[in-house]
Amino acid sequence: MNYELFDVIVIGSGIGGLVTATQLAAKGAKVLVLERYLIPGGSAGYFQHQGYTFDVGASMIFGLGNKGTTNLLTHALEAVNLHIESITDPVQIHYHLPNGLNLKVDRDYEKFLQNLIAYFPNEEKGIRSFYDECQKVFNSLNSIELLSLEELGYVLRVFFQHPLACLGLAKYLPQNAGDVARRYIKDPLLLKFIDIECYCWSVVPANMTPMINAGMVFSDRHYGGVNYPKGGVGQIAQKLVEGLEKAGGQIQYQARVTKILTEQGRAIGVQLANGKVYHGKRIVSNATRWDTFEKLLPADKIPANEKNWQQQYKKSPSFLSLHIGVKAYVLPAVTECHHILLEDWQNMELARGTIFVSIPTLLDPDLAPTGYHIIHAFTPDWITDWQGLTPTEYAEKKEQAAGEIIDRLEQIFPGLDAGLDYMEVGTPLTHRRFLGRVDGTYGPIPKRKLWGLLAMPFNRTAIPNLYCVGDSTFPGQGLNAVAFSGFACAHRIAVDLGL
Ligand SMILES: NC(=O)c1ccc[n+]([C@@H]2O[C@H](COP(=O)([O-])OP(=O)(O)OC[C@H]3O[C@@H](n4cnc5c(N)ncnc54)[C@H](O)[C@@H]3O)[C@@H](O)[C@H]2O)c1
Ligand SMILES: CC(C)=CCC/C(C)=C/C=C/C(C)=C/C=C/C(C)=C/C=C/C=C(C)/C=C/C=C(C)/C=C/C=C(\C)CCC=C(C)C
Repeated sequence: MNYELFDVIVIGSGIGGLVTATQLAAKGAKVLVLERYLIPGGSAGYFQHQGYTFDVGASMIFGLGNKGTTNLLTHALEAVNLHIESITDPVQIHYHLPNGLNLKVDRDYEKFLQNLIAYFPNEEKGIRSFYDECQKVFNSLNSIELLSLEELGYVLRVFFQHPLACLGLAKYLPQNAGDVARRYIKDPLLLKFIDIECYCWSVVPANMTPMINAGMVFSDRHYGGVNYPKGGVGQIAQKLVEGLEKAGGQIQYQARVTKILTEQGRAIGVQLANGKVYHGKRIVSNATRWDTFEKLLPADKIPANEKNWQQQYKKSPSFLSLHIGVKAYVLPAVTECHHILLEDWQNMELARGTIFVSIPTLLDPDLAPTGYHIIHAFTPDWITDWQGLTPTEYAEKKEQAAGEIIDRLEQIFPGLDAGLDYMEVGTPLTHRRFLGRVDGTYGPIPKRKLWGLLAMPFNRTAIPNLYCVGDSTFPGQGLNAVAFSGFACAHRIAVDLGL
């Protein structure tokens, strides 16, 4: 062989890809990460303009806590001897909902329950039973080491160490949060609230949201908490890259993979847009499954199990994102970092129905010039609405859509329009362009009600030596979720390579 052979080549430096890469580099593997963009992080990237540091995606970060086993971002950094300073958020979300439901999810569990019970006193028992059951899922997860469920040795080991936790998890794997909620709760308005509690991170209502994931989100926010990385979300990826390089791994930017190379049906390497070829014993794709199997591999040879997966999952919408700089006086004296705004329950799942807001400068003022704040407002939106326009039509549509969002946000931040200092509008096309995600999608969502997480694929694929990692693998969207997928992927590969 007269070419350099890597143990592992990772396509993409999203958090899933970087956790896989750092884990393997720390175990001594020779790792190469190839990233098409200028910086690492993907949806957890950042960009800077006029003194503002904007997070590309969500600013609500789970997994940076300092206890237990589920704080996977902390564990991933520790594995390469790094740590991130973070700022604890006292309130996960401030909801502004129809029917006058104006409610804060306090970090303190009992305080949150009291806030909710104040609106639904007759449902106190149901509320406690539902959220307590979520805690059971979380406690099981948080008591075991989290590695690859595709590795029998690990599964047997955790089962013998923690049989009750494993049986508990096995019981919840096929369940959805909406079904559990309906066992305890009857009030239709309260069930709508449970729907938006799920929708705002899973992009589907409770009856389609896996119970394992609901257990994680609804409990970890009161345990490890939501913690904002000092310097912005982009710090997480940058630190992981620092750790990767210290551990002997390599990363290349502006290195767009256009082809996964195969020989006798096995993945053996990749080819870049500039024609360069790299060979690896194992190839990991952090691109979405659709991009992996329809663009990087021949679309006419898509494996049967991928076709089957596509029958069960579809692409979630992308987002319309407003990255705004505002004068500090716009924010009322007591303002929380994260908000959800919905005026009509009928619109919850519609494009531009639910508005998500994050104001990360409330936690880290250094992200904006003195006297200013960042407001990142985003709302689900479909790429189809933005295609086929002339450049003028596209610019006008952006301006109009942004104007509508700002008008609606005036309900929470009166004077927002007048206090604008800076604004950039990203559309689903922007997400597709910068993140390389098909249709700019946020990730896969069930086409219809499925059995919890059972149909979500793990890391191995039908193509020997090719693995997937990130939000189109178990357990789905979310930084902490893709960090899990990275740990699992690296563990499976380490066993396969005999590391
Ligand atoms: N991810 C990052 O790191 C990063 C960096 C800088 C900016 N941004 C985001 O990018 C946004 C602005 O970026 P931009 O202005 O370069 O991109 P944009 O949003 O204007 O355009 C994105 C895509 O739309 C296409 N497009 C433009 N006009 C079109 C039309 N008429 N029909 C069809 N497609 C059309 C472009 O070719 C491009 O692929 C910002 O608001 C910010 O959110 C992200
Ligand atoms: C042996 C036997 C019998 C058995 C076995 C069983 C077992 C062991 C099992 C296991 C399992 C596991 C491990 C699992 C795991 C899981 C996990 C880790 C999960 C995770 C999850 C997470 C999540 C879901 C998260 C998410 C988050 C998100 C998405 C977020 C988002 C956010 C956003 C969008 C923003 C919002 C905003 C505002 C509001 C402003």
